[in-house]
Amino acid sequence: MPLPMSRSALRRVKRLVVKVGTGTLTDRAGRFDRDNCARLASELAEVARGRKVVLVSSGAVALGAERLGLARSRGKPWDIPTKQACAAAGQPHLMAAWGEALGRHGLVTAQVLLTADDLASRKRFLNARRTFERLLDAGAVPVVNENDTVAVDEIKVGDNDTLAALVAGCVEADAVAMLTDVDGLYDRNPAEPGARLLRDVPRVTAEIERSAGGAGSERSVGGMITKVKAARRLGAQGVVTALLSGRRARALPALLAGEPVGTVFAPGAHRLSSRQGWLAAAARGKGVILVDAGARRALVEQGRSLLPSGVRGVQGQFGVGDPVDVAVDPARPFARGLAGYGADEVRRIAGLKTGEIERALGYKYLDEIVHRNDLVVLETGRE
Ligand SMILES: Nc1ncnc2c1ncn2[C@@H]1O[C@H](COP(=O)(O)OP(=O)(O)O)[C@@H](O)[C@H]1O
Ligand SMILES: N[C@@H](CCC(=O)OP(=O)(O)O)C(=O)O
Repeated sequence: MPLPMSRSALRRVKRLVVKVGTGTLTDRAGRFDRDNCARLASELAEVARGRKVVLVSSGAVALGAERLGLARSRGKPWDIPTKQACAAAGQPHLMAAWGEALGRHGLVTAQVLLTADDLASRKRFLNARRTFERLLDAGAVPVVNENDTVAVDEIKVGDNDTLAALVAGCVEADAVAMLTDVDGLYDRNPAEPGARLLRDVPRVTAEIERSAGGAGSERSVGGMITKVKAARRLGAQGVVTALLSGRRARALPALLAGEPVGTVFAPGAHRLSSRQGWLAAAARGKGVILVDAGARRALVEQGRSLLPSGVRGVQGQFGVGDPVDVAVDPARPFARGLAGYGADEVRRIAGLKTGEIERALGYKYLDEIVHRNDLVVLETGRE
């Protein structure tokens, strides 16, 4: 039987993000699992031959808790300062562990700590991209984690599955492999009897999301649902995602050889440009441009630019070049783009024909309020 397209595509991957979860780096008692880290490092070194690899590694909080001698009493989650203190204590040891383990295979590691805020700013996103690029050119393995000690709710990504998806967009990876403590995605929580491993997921449906709703391990943050949501986002950007065991020997090399391990989420046919990928995943709209149903159809179904005639109003304040959301219902934006006009200008030209822009403003930059090349339809926009 021929391999599904997405599995055979894995053989051709040149840029790979590998995300390693807490459960893969700690044993049942929550202690750092040096042996598994060493085994994974040897497999990472193997797959890094002929490929650029970025590692997104969790484990700082667990490692820090171990070093600080903090045990979590069952059912009682740590407060945020405790978690942040654990991350601060654990992160250098996590880096040291990867540095030593990958160093044994001749690989140099480099620490990259990010928050959502860093990636939402176009300037900082591009800076991060240049740093990644330089590191990869030098043959190093960037090891990424969230900058937990400074990341309060408003600026944090929140879990490393989502962070891995953002990093994949930043480095323009072709694939993301998430290593976890189960063999892949099951049709229900694998702790339940009769759970079946799903090998290939052509599309992340609502049913798939429901099946991944159960909580992860006590020490993990995201659980299965953040992995599935990250896979859905990556698919919409044209990137393939695989979910596999971080404990089973040789699962990662086997995956990249196209063998039937783990779960593979098929990517959508359309690969977003790097700027569109940033708009879709990392950027946050500074305001909302409200449009009518006709404009929505033109943008979503016909791939057109946004013209003033379909605009009904504006929420918030933004300048030329800022990211803005586009919506019929402001609670559910369906597209995001870079504004061709500032918010006050859009208010004045809303509903006009392009030929009337100059009369209304006294000048005209462009016909479009958001040009097609600077616009991306969000996943929710396609429903
Ligand atoms: N449908 C499902 N398929 C697989 N695992 C699931 C599912 N629903 C819930 N889970 C749980 O998700 C866990 C993996 O997520 P998580 O603990 O966050 O791992 P990691 O630390 O690798 O990020 C599994 O150990 C399992 O208990
Ligand atoms: N940044 C945190 C991990 C966050 C996280 O998403 O953990 P996990 O669900 O185990 O991948 C840490 O290093 O402990």
